[in-house]
Amino acid sequence: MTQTYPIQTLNAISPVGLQRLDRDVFDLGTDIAEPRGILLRSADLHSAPIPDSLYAVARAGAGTNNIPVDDLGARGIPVFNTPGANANAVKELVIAGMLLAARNLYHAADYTRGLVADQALSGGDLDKQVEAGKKQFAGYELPGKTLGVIGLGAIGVLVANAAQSLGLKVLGYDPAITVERAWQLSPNVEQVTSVEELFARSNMITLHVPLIEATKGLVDADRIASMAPGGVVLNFARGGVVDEQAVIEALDSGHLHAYVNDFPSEAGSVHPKVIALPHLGASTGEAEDNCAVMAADQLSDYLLNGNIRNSVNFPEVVMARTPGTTRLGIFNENKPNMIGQITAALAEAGLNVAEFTNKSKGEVAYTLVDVEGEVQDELKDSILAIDGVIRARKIG
Ligand SMILES: NC(=O)c1ccc[n+]([C@@H]2O[C@H](COP(=O)([O-])OP(=O)(O)OC[C@H]3O[C@@H](n4cnc5c(N)ncnc54)[C@H](O)[C@@H]3O)[C@@H](O)[C@H]2O)c1
Ligand SMILES: O=C(O)CC[C@@H](O)C(=O)O
Repeated sequence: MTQTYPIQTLNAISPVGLQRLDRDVFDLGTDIAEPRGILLRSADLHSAPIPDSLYAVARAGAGTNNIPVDDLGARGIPVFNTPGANANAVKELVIAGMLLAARNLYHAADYTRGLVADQALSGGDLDKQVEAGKKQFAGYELPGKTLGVIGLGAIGVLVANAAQSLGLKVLGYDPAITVERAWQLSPNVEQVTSVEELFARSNMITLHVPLIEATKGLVDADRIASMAPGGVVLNFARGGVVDEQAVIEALDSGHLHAYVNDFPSEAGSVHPKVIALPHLGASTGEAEDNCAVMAADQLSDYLLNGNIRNSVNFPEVVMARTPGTTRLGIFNENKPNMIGQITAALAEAGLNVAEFTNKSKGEVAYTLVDVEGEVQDELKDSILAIDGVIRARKIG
C-alpha cells in the first residue's frame, strides 16, 4: 500500500499550488491532528504545539518570523520558504507607495470624495472647488530624489532597479548581499557601507530585510533625524523593523512627510500622515500562485524524496533517486566523525551505499543516503543511538 502524508493547511493557500499535491499521496485539510507537513502563510506557529508526527513546514512566502525556525531545526524539521516568488508583487506596491507619498494621492483622493459629497448636499460648483483646493496636494517628482534601499535580496534588488529607472538616485545597503543578487543589481545603484550613511543621504528609505534580532527597530529616532526634512519611510518588510513611536514623532514635527507601511497598528494607522495597507504586499493572484506552487513542490519533494530546497534552517541537499535502493534521511549536529559513524552503522547492517550526500549549515547537517539491501527497522534505532544524530527517516 502506498504511504500517504497528511498535510495541514493554515491560511488560504492558492488552489494552483494545492493541485500540485497528488491526493492519492497527500491528504490535505485544515484540521489534521497528526500532520506530516504544514503548509502556511502568515499563521503564527510560535504559540501552536508542534506535533511529533511533523516532518516539515512550508511557508508560501518569504518571511519566516511567524515560525519557530530554530526550535524546529533542533528537532530535525526543515522549514521551507519561497524566495523571490512574491518579489515582483511587493516591488510594484513599493513603487505605488513612493508615488502615493510624493504626490499626496491618498489625501487628495479623500479630499475629492469629501468635496463631491459636500457638493451633492450644497449644490456648489465642483470644478471651481477642485481647482481652488488642489494646491494643498501639490507634490514632487521622483527624479533627483535619493532612495535608500536596506536589504538587497529578491525584493530589494527589484525595487532598487525599478526606482533607478524612474530617475531616482538609488543607494543600497546589504552587508550580506549574495553574488546572484549583486549580478542582478543595476550598476547605477550605489553601494553604501553603513545604515547611517544611507539615512543621511536619502530622501526616501525602503526596507527589505527579514525581521530578526539585528533588524528590530532598525529605523529609530536618531537615524530618522539624520535624514533631510520631508523624508519618507516605506516599510513593506515587517512592523518590528521600525520604531513606530519615533516615526510618529517625526511625522508630528514635520521632519518626516509620510510613513507608508504594510503592517497596521492601533497607534500608527490612524495618524494622518501614515498610509497603512492591510499586509497587501504579496496579495496578487500571480504571487499567491507562485508562492503556493513553490511551497507545495518543495514540501512534496521533501516528504517523498528527502530533498531539501530553499530551507531556512537546513542546507540545500538534492540527490537523484538511485533505482532499486532505499533512501534514508539523517539530521545530525555538525561535528566531527558523524559521517564515519553513520556509514559504520550501515555497514554493520550489511547495507551497501549506492549514493551519499552530506551537507552542513551552521550547527546542523543533513545526510541523504541510498542503500542497497533490506533495511530492517532496527537500523533506525542504531543510527539514532549515535551521539549527535537528531532525527532519522526511512524514506522508502
Ligand atoms: N509585505 C509583504 O507582503 C511581504 C512580502 C514578501 C516579503 N516581505 C518581507 O520582506 C522581507 C524581505 O523579503 P525578500 O524576499 O527580499 O528576502 P531575501 O531573503 O531575498 O532578502 C533579504 C535581504 O536582507 C538582507 N539583510 C539581512 N539582514 C540585514 C541587515 N541587518 N541589513 C541589511 N540587509 C540585511 C539579506 O542579506 C538579504 O539579502 C521578508 O523577510 C519579509 O519579512 C513582506
Ligand atoms: O502571505 C502573505 O500574504 C504575505 C507574505 C509576506 O509577508 C511574505 O513574507 O512573503
